[in-house]
Amino acid sequence: MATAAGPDPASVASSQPVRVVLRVRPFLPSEASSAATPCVRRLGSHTSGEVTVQIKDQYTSRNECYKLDSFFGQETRVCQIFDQEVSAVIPGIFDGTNATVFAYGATGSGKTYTMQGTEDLPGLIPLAVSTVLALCTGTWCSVEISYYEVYMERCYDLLEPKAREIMALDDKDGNMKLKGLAWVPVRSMEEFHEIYSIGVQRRKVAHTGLNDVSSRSHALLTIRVSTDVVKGKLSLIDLAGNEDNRRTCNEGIRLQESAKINQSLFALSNVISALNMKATRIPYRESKLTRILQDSLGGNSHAVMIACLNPMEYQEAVHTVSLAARSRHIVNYMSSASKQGTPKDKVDMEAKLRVWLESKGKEKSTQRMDGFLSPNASKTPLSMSHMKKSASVRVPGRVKAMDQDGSKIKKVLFDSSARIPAENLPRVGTQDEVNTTKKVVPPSLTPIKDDKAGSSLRKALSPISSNMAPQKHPIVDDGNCSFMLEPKTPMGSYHILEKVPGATPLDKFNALGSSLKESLIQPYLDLLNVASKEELQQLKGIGERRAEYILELREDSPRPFKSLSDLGRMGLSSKQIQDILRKTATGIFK
Ligand SMILES: Nc1ncnc2c1ncn2[C@@H]1O[C@H](COP(=O)(O)OP(=O)(O)OP(=O)(O)O)[C@@H](O)[C@H]1O
Repeated sequence: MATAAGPDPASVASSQPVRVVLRVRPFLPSEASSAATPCVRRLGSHTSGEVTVQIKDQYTSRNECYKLDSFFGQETRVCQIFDQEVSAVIPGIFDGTNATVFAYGATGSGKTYTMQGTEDLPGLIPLAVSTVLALCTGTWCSVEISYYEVYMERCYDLLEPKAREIMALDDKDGNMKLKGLAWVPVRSMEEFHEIYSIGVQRRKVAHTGLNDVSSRSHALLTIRVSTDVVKGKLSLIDLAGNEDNRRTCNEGIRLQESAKINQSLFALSNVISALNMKATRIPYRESKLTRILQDSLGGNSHAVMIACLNPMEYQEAVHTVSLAARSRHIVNYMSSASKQGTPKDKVDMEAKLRVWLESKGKEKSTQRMDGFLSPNASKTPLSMSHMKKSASVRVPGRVKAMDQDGSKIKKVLFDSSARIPAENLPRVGTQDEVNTTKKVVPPSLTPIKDDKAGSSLRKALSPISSNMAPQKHPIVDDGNCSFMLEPKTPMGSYHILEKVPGATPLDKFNALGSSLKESLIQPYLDLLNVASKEELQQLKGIGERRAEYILELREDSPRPFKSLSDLGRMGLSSKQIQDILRKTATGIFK
């Protein structure tokens, strides 16, 4: 079937505070020729209604599994997502329960396509408006909409001429109110299209290295239902894309926008994570976006996050899904010996560092960090072949509208009759068939392909694993996905070779060198995990800023450095890490 057999729509509204569902967009014509397979697929579903998805890098052996609420493959139509995930929350707004649906993901992953849609295939926004209008027919309820954007932490009303700035002020209950925001009555889909398409044209979009019409703001369309008093509201949000500036080549204003976008998305993911973990304190106040959404996220409200993925981008997909679902149980398929941190640790640290560095204008360090971490660092992915320097031109008033080939910009006009009930649509098979094949290779024997950043480090610093005797790893089978527990720290190769009959004295001496390196690395990592700021500053290559950052990391996790690769997340290149260790080792022999 095309999608995960989704949950009963009626159960959607009653599940956890924020449902997290995944949507993978199809390959674009420019990507299709690469004969690539999507980096994400559904592995299976659980009795809880959740699904397990696997994200896999086609260039390396890296792959990871996550549990989410639902999965929509490449062939899924927006109306199927609407029927399964959104329609169930709409009746609640007539009873005063607020709801939020937002599209989250990297730039170019299909967020606007999902929320706004096209002339022929309306997105979730027009589908929701038409459903609300239909439910109002024959009642005393009236419908109004507001449409505004949050750009660089400021709000602009898209239904007012020139997208006038509106002030966000706290009311007496501590909720944020947008003073002067226009609420426009809507009685028919014709009226809606007219109003909405004008607002869409006012939204800030620009050309970036990865998307010709990249949204530079979070756009919030809110549908409010009232009788004599306001009942409830549904916010439909097309978030700006999470951006990896190594790939976008953003500069100047684009880079500043990108830093703000990434900061506010990180704040949003913190709120979602806290809500789903039932934390006592929800960090709404970390960004304008989360403050505005405070009355529609958490409490009695229903929320659905649609994490959108580009099927070509493994690293981006891991980043999006980890942030979207980090409060959820994450299963980790450890197929590579090089893999040390859990995806959650890794992505939390990476995202945190990126936000921190960008807020301090340390973009170069962030790029270095990306280069070190990304499996793509050692190759030019096909999707980057069209990458070009940003023209750094702001295109105000350009309509962000999409066609299937994504090459043209056209005006969005919606057809009010376009809604076809999902049950009348052909259910097309996706490429994400259930695959429960359990092929498990011990980490020490797993071939590591093409992962140059990782492999050069491994060669230089930890060749021990290649000498390891194969270990039996416990395999946990949840019925859908086999995964292994963390690989154990290998025993020193010197001790192993001691017992190997044919090992020459030279083999043993070389192995001793490896063991010495190993015995230096662990204490060094331990030191980073416990040293004071002053002590950290005395270490070669750390400095004041990194010392501060290490202390911040330790507030979140008592032992943030478990392996050498964790140092890469501090913006150190593999060469810098080797230099630091070389200097540290030289110091011992002085
Ligand atoms: N389901 C889909 N079917 C066909 N084309 C799609 C689909 N989803 C996205 N696309 C195409 O992919 C391209 C990028 O999509 P879109 O502009 O929606 O991304 P985005 O996530 O909103 O990006 P940004 O954050 O930069 O605004 C567009 O050309 C769009 O037409």
